[in-house]
Amino acid sequence: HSVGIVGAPFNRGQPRDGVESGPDLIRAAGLLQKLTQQGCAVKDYGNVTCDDVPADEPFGCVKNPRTVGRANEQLSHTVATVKREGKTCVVLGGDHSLAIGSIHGHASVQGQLGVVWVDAHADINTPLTTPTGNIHGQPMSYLIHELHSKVPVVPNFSWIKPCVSARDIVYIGLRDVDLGEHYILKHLGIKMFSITEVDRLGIAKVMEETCDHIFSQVQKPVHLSYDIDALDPTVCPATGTPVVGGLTYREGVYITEHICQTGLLSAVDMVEVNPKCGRTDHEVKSTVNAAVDLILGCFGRVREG
Ligand SMILES: CN[C@](CCCC[B-](O)(O)O)(CCN1CCCCC1)C(=O)O
Ligand SMILES: [Mn+2]
Ligand SMILES: [Mn+2]
Repeated sequence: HSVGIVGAPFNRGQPRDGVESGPDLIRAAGLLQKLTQQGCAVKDYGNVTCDDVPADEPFGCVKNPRTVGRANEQLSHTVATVKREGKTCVVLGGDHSLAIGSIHGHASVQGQLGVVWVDAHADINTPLTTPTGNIHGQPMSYLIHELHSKVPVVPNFSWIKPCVSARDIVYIGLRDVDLGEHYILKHLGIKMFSITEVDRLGIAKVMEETCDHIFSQVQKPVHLSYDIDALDPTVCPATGTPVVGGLTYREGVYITEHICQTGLLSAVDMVEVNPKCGRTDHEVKSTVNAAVDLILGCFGRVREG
């Protein structure tokens, strides 16, 4: 595997300090060395700059729009560069608003994508449905063709062209979905496996059905957007919006092993690690180590050795 690492220390998509330390914490835990040890060719593209845009007043209830929009425009260019260099792109977050730039940049080079969104949340609120105004709960709404007419043009977001079709999306791990999001998911008929389905079917069947759905029409590059809060807070407590009853460590890793086996993984985001949300050093380490292990699973690490 040829891998490009991009740090996206974004924190303005949500209110909590600390998530901007995610990229360097994951690097410090030895991600690049471990990827190299398992046979990957790894290039580090450094961190995308994401300085605050001055006087970044809310747009309606959308918070920090200009800062988030500008940072994602930079990220989109960097991800596109990594893809043009023929590498699988790994974006380290930072909050989940980074998926706007990551998926946009990915699609700008690879065209039609399959998006697997692993998360306790759907992150599909529009600027008009969001209950908090936090953009990390909205990224998908800016990217989906079928929602284009429903999303107002937010300052510094006009560069974004919708690039994902509703039928090319699969959610895994949902357990905290807002009313407006649920309506959108149902109205667009987006495929989703909530934690209830994970329990009913088992993770192996979920992954089999995920791949059947995404590859039903045609094989396409896969964008895996992995929110660490998909895993249970007992495994990954150091995150900003924890929700009880999450995926086990084993289910989380199985997802990445299965996606790796398709041979179609083209980009992966690992987001929402926030060391300031861990009450002890052990809680931070547990969260960071899980994030590293999930990424290693994407690139061929198998637990049988
Ligand atoms: C569920 N949607 C939330 C959370 C988004 C989490 C973003 B992610 O990147 O971590 O997935 C709202 C959460 N609720 C909090 C409790 C009160 C009602 C809203 C939002 O703010 O849109
Ligand atoms: Mn989440
Ligand atoms: Mn998320």
